[in-house]
Amino acid sequence: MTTPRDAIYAEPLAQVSDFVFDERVVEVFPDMINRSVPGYQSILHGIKQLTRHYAQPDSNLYDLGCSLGAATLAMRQGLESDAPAAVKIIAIDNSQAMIERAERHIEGFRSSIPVQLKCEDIQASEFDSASVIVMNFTLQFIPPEQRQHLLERIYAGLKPGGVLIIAEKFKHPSTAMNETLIDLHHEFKRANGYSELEISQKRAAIENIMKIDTLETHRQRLQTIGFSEFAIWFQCYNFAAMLAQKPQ
Ligand SMILES: C[S@@+](CC[C@H](N)C(=O)[O-])C[C@H]1O[C@@H](n2cnc3c(N)ncnc32)[C@H](O)[C@@H]1O
Ligand SMILES: O=C(O)C(=O)C[C@]1(C(=O)O)C=C[C@H](O)C=C1
Repeated sequence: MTTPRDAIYAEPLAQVSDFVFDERVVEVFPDMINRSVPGYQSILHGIKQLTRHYAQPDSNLYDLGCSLGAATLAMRQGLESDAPAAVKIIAIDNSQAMIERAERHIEGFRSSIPVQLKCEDIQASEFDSASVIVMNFTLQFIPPEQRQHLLERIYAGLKPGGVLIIAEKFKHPSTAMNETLIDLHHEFKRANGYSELEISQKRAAIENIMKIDTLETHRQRLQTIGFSEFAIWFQCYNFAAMLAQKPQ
């Protein structure tokens, strides 16, 4: 999909307000996420592979915080050639602007696998008979103290052997290493055409609304909830993708 270039933080702002997924962001979102998240396309490819691997017959597959539906389309591609019977993808986002655009985007691709789009807060969503649940850079926007409860409800909605795929920006426990990873990420953004001003204003915009965890916090929380298997299957700088499985 070709989209306009992200220039939201290109001009100096008197005051940088908190980042919101509104119409302006929707307009440039594919460009923004591709130039901001190292390995975004590789992660989507991994989601396609893992969906093929873990989707079960008679189950629901969820894409939580679906934005324009990139992970939904990856999941559906993963199932295309040899889909288990009676699978459905449920894609949820609480940004009306995102859901409206996602609808048009997903309609543009033919498939026999049904996709249901819902505009709602995933903290109020019901999860039922799930074999694969994807949170591709979404958990980080849930207030930290509410993450455990949401993940417990996700766990309860998974079938035995079902999996949760979570991709996140993360914090390294060592201050020195954390700074190095952040520097490498900023270099990546510079190489993708973002200016120092854009990088610093975006950083200020997400500071209050995107509280990131360490990978160890993720692992421990998932284990406490009951997930019996855990793996980090992608990492680049301070971005990683994890897989957790409910016991069979
Ligand atoms: C970084 S984007 C996700 C990118 C997307 N998953 C992809 O693969 O392209 C985060 C998304 O989560 C959504 N979001 C944040 N908090 C949410 C919540 N409580 N309920 C539903 N969606 C939420 C935002 O509206 C935004 O579209
Ligand atoms: O731009 C950054 O530094 C980010 O952290 C990228 C990030 C994310 O990790 O989800 C933040 C907000 C969205 O614009 C998309 C990507």
